Amino acid sequence: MLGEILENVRERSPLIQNITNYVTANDCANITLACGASPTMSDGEEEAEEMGRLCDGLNINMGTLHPRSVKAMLLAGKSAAGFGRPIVLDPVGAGASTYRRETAEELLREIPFTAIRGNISEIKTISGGRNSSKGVDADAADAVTEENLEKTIALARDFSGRTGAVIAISGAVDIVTDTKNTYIIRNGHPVMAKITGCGCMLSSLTAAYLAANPDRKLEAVAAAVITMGLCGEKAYEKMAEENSGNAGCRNHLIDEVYKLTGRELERGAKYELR
Ligand SMILES: Nc1ncnc2c1ncn2[C@@H]1O[C@H](COP(=O)(O)OP(=O)(O)O)[C@@H](O)[C@H]1O
Ligand SMILES: Cc1ncsc1CCOP(=O)(O)O
Ligand SMILES: [Mg+2]
Repeated sequence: MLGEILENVRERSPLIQNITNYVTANDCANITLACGASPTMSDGEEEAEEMGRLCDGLNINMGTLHPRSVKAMLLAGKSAAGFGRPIVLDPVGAGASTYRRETAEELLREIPFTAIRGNISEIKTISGGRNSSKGVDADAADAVTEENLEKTIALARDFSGRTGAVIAISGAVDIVTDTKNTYIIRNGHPVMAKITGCGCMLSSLTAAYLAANPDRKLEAVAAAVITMGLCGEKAYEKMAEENSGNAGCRNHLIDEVYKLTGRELERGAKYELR
């Protein structure tokens, strides 16, 4: 089932429009190609509406916000929604500034997101109006632990109910949930927190998996999260073998997504479904 989701991406090769940040845009484009989809990365407001129509899926990433990109996000989001395309929100650093917080609120008001993927600090911020964050990375004080797991699942389910979106909280433990069913995923490696763009790349993958599997939203998001974690594990092994650093690991990560088969995804998945 999870393997079939990846195979559908390869077979259907959806076009994914990313309105994203300039820090990790190239990695997002490459990981989109690696999973079998096709990326566009344009953020001009002049073509946003057309791109929203043309694409099979849209990924909106708040990493390096400015008024022009926000306009493009709103235009593309409304256009894509009108054509029934899946739309992903990555609320990068949502709690870091008033501008980010208010933009996240506006995007959530105006666009019917299919999935929202962020680290725990970002999801806490946009689900509850909390005002703190450690820049674009999760604050260690927010970390999901065995002790607060149930509470975090409840928060994510509640947020899913209020937005209609599948919620994916990433970190050492990943939570993917709608209002009823929850995947608790334990793939991944701590080195992934040392590679900028792991979250952004995961959001691009999520849009691709959703676009190729529109009727299996929860499973599609879970498969994207498991793909990222599993390929992070494989990339770490390569990094350790060659004694390289985080940049080498980043390249291996994209390569591992390129090579991953549906069968390997199913065999390597570490999750519990509740
Ligand atoms: N400590 C960790 N252990 C295992 N996997 C991790 C860890 N931290 C992050 N990841 C993985 O890295 C990817 C990006 O997650 P995260 O770092 O939370 O996003 P962001 O980069 O947006 O803050 C996810 O696939 C997640 O599972
Ligand atoms: C460092 C940084 N600053 C603005 S966007 C960005 C990239 C964040 O990427 P990720 O959340 O995937 O680590
Ligand atoms: Mg991020």
